[in-house]
Amino acid sequence: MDLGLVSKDTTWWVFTLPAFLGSKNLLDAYVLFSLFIAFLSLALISWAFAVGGIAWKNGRNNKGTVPIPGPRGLPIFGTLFTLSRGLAHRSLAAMAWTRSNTQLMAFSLGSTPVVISSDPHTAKEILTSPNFADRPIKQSAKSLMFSRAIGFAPNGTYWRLLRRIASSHLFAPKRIVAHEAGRQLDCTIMLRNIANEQKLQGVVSLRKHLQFAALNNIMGSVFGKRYDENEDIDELEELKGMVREGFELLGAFNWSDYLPWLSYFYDPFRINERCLKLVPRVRKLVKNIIEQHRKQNDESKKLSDNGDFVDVLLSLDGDEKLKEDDMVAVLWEMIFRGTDTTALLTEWVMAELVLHPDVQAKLQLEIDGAVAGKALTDADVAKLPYLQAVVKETLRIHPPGPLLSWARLSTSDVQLSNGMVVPANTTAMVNMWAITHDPHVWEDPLQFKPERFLEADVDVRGGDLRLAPFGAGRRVCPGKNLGLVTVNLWVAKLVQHFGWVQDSDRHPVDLSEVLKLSCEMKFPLHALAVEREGNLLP
Ligand code: HEM
Repeated sequence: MDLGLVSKDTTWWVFTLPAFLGSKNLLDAYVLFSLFIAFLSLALISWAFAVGGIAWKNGRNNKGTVPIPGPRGLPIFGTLFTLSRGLAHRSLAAMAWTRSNTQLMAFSLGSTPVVISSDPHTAKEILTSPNFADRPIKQSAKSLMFSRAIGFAPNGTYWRLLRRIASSHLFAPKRIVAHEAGRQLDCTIMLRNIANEQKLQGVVSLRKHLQFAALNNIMGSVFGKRYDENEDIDELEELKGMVREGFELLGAFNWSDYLPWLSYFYDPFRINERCLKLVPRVRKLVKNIIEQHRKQNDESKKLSDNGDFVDVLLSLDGDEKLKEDDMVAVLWEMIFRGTDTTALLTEWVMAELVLHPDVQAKLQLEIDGAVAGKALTDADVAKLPYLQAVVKETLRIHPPGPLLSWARLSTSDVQLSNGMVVPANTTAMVNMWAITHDPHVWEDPLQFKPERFLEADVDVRGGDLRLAPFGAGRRVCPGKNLGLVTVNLWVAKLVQHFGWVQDSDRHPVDLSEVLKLSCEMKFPLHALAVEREGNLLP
């Protein structure tokens, strides 16, 4: 029996749709408009799902003979969620490996087109090309004056001037040598504090000692000022607070950097407001220090290699002379770049040494053989190949900037040797972590084996892209020599004076990572520091 519940007339929608839309005829303008909107939405959705995501619309990734492959991501957001939380270097490496997109992968961060290389050859082409010498600037960096400092100043006359000042004055080899006394002093204080903590607590939490030594060391080099933990309590707290706040603001993932319209109603970390509060505090502190240097007007200090960075900047003349606000930006950036990188790299080295007692013993043998209980100097350290190998292996397994900290920006269309073309105004990243963990590049990449660097030496200062933790090319880290000399000396002295033993029951070593401005140990390292006979503390 036919109950008439099912319409046999397949054209029913021709009448119901116009009725539903309030029209009598499908050809009504209103219906046509609705269909047009539906069509547009469909087009928008398919555009949103283009290869590489929304920011790669109109075949932007098809300019070369070989298109740049990449994940489609979500409409509007692209791959933002992958980068905004967790360990972005690992997620991006997994994505590149599973899709076989290691040479270059295109993706979208909101409306920003991004390419990422997880391969030494393309990485070298990107980092060393003059067409990638710019950086995309984050809102917080701009608000915190960093667009006038070396790291974010756009490629041009001003940035080239800053790089020249950095290489011929601030980080000149003779100045690094002249600052050895400061490195030794900060290390001596650290060793004594460690011995005290071991006596009082029965275990040492190393991070705070390293952070204090690194902060004091960079304050000494930059401002010629060192703090006493017991006497300068308030001043030190204010400084630490400012550095902490700056790190948080620069390290925070700001959605508005990629979705600018969001800034009108969504700023969960109150980034703008906090930057506006921090800048006057920084200006006041740095300007006071500059003023003190001006008053002292110590000509001999300005001309000697022992002078601090303020002395150097004040002594510049003619074309090289900087305005006071630019000096504040340059000096403050040094505090940021120099503090956490040295401390957290040393902590990673020490964690690996605690986990590998055989490596630690071999290192102690090398040091004892070279200096036999005497005070170690930079010159001694430079002659310890196994120490260099241990630090390099740590840089390989735990690069402090796994995505090389801050990205690059293409200033014109760039043709790569593999046939791909990166269009102008594309953010370019290098996943150094993916390269240093790639089994096609490194044998047994997950194993901590410093010996690999004794068999074949590798230049970690930007010459070999299989391991370039300081970046490469024109924007390579200008502080790389200072950073390496400090970490090498401190690690050598830490293992010369103490045997570092795992506190297995209370604080087993955990190598989990957390990615902030740099990638650091999620759980601070705790270990037993056993004083070594015949190596009295300085
Ligand atoms: C273990 C220590 C360090 C590591 C791993 C490190 C790593 C890096 C990396 C990966 C870059 C980006 C390079 C590129 O884009 O190719 C960079 C840039 C930079 N670093 Fe370092 N760094 C360290 C220590 C330092 C120190 C001690 C200072 C200064 C006191 C410093 C100052 C800078 C500056 C100013 C830039 C920006 C350069 C530019 O854009 O022209 N770094 N660093």
